[in-house]
Amino acid sequence: MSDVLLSVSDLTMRFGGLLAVSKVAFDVRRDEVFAIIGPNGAGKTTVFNCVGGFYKPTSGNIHMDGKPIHGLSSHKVARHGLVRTFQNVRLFKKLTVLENLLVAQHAHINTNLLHGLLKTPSYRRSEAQALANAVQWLEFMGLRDYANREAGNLAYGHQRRLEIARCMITSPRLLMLDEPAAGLNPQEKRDLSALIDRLRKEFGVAVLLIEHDMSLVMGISDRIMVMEHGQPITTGLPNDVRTDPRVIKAYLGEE
Ligand SMILES: Nc1ncnc2c1ncn2[C@@H]1O[C@H](COP(=O)(O)OP(=O)(O)OP(=O)(O)O)[C@@H](O)[C@H]1O
Repeated sequence: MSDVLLSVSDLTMRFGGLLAVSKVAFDVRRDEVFAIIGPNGAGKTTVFNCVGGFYKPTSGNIHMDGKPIHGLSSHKVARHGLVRTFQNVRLFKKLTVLENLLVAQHAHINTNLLHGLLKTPSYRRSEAQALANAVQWLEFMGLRDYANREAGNLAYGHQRRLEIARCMITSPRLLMLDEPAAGLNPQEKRDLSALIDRLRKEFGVAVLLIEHDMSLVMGISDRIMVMEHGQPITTGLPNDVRTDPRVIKAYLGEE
């Protein structure tokens, strides 16, 4: 089995006359935390949207476990074990916390409409399993006491954890986090780092993230790709990236 889980090569995305991403290439290994950083407008979100099936790339190849996923819809990409969170948390805000976790499993529950209407034993078993999974994830995320709250009424940090739980409940192999630390306080950021570490160790999930919080990125990433003007300028270990003169220049701009 290859070490590489996600492989991106030659990825290019144009919006009309604007070349947002040009010839981007990187791999994410199994169990790895891989971060994409770079100044505003560097093309990070565009790469994310191409990988997650939200944009159809102009050209390039994206493979998950050796299978091509470029051009597939986000639903189909999710079936390959790749799921994501959003920069602005996206939950069913009027549903309860528990309901959000039940809905997330629907595409994966092994049943069909007829079984549902007839409430067959196999349907009831699937429903019971979905409930057990949801409760397990509420416990894991420290959200059990909020199970019956409307998701939209949770504190922001809890909403972010619920969004991650909603991804994890589908047993992904690659979890994509889009600025997971945005809007969190320092303690919540420390909790997030610990959470990402546990997810990787206990569930063997690889993590691909975009993040502006440098201390978080440097603390949790195995490797970091730095982008500027739609292209990678370097990919390497946190310490190498931190001290790379090209990276410093990209962030500070030219004097
Ligand atoms: N849907 C779109 N239509 C047109 N241009 C877009 C679209 N999405 C992104 N762009 C442009 O592509 C370039 C890259 O944007 P992108 O959002 O990928 O950067 P980013 O690195 O994620 O920035 P930030 O850190 O601010 O989120 C920018 O010039 C942006 O204006």
